[in-house]
Amino acid sequence: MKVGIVGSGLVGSTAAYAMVMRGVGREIVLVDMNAARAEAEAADIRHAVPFAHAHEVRAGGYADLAGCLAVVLCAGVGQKPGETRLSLLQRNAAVFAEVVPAVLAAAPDAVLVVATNPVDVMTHLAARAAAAAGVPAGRVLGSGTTLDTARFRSLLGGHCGVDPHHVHGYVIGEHGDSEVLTWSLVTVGGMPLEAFAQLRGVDLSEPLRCEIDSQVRRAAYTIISGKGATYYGVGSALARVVEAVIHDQRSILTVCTPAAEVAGVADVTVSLPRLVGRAGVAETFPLPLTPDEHARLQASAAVIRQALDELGSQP
Ligand SMILES: NC(=O)C1=CN([C@@H]2O[C@H](COP(=O)(O)OP(=O)(O)OC[C@H]3O[C@@H](n4cnc5c(N)ncnc54)[C@H](O)[C@@H]3O)[C@@H](O)[C@H]2O)C=CC1
Ligand SMILES: CC(=O)C(=O)O
Repeated sequence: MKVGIVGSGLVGSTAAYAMVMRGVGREIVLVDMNAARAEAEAADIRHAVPFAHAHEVRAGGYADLAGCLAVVLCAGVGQKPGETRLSLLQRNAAVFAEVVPAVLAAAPDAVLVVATNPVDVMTHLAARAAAAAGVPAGRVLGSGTTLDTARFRSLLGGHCGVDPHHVHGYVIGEHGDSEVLTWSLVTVGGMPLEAFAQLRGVDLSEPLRCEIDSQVRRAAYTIISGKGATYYGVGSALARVVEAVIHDQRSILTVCTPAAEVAGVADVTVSLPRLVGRAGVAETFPLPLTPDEHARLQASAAVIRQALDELGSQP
């Protein structure tokens, strides 16, 4: 089972490392315009293999992506302290204009998993190019809010004193400032969050919810101001998405993929809980949102639609 990663910087190399640690796939090819970086990252990760799962990890060019089941796209620039994800759009759209056709030519049957920011818009652009090349809908998806959902579950688990694996709750919409934390749908050990909190005497006051919301929404800004970039969380999220694809796990993950309509916004790409397997996204699940959550999802989808419209109107 072969996986490609294009863009072997911090995110791409950490995703490869997470795949080796988790035992996802059997062969990983790292591609980067900086071939020396790809070679060095591949060698460094290869040295971890005896402590983890059997894997061949190597650097290569686009032609080496032939036969990949999934190709992860992490090429491009990241945010500097204080920058928003959307501010990267022009620069990373130019990178994708070069990278996506090369990947489609080399690995026409692969599922494309986009990580480059702003990930919703970049996924929309990659999917548009793939559709023009005859790739079926659903075969291009983005990591979307898988990372934000993990941040939400991790904070709630810590607050409730429960392993986050038993906390279920989704962050949906844009992977960015307008994302929506669906508090009304959170369950802990099968119980609605409110019931669990009452049983265990856990604080769910408005200030507490605002604090968790801010820590999820602001996580990237906080981490980037402290260490320049985020990569462990997203690297693990990407390994999990690739695992669901190549092992055809039919997992429900908050990935993004183009949709005809989301909360009344037409032709847009944002995250919702989706069934992910060998063909990419097989199905999208509608959520029973509160009117406030629905309005926020609509506003979030409108942010991405506007970014796409502005990009489309560039000369
Ligand atoms: N979706 C998510 O949840 C997250 C996304 N990201 C995004 O991932 C992207 C990568 O971030 P980092 O790895 O930290 O950046 P980085 O600068 O460490 O790595 C980017 C790599 O892309 C390569 N590259 C640039 N243009 C290329 C091209 N035309 N062809 C091939 N390779 C090319 C560079 O040589 C570099 O090695 C950024 O857009 C960042 O915002 C970062 C964290 C979370
Ligand atoms: C950088 C980024 O998108 C994140 O850590 O959420």
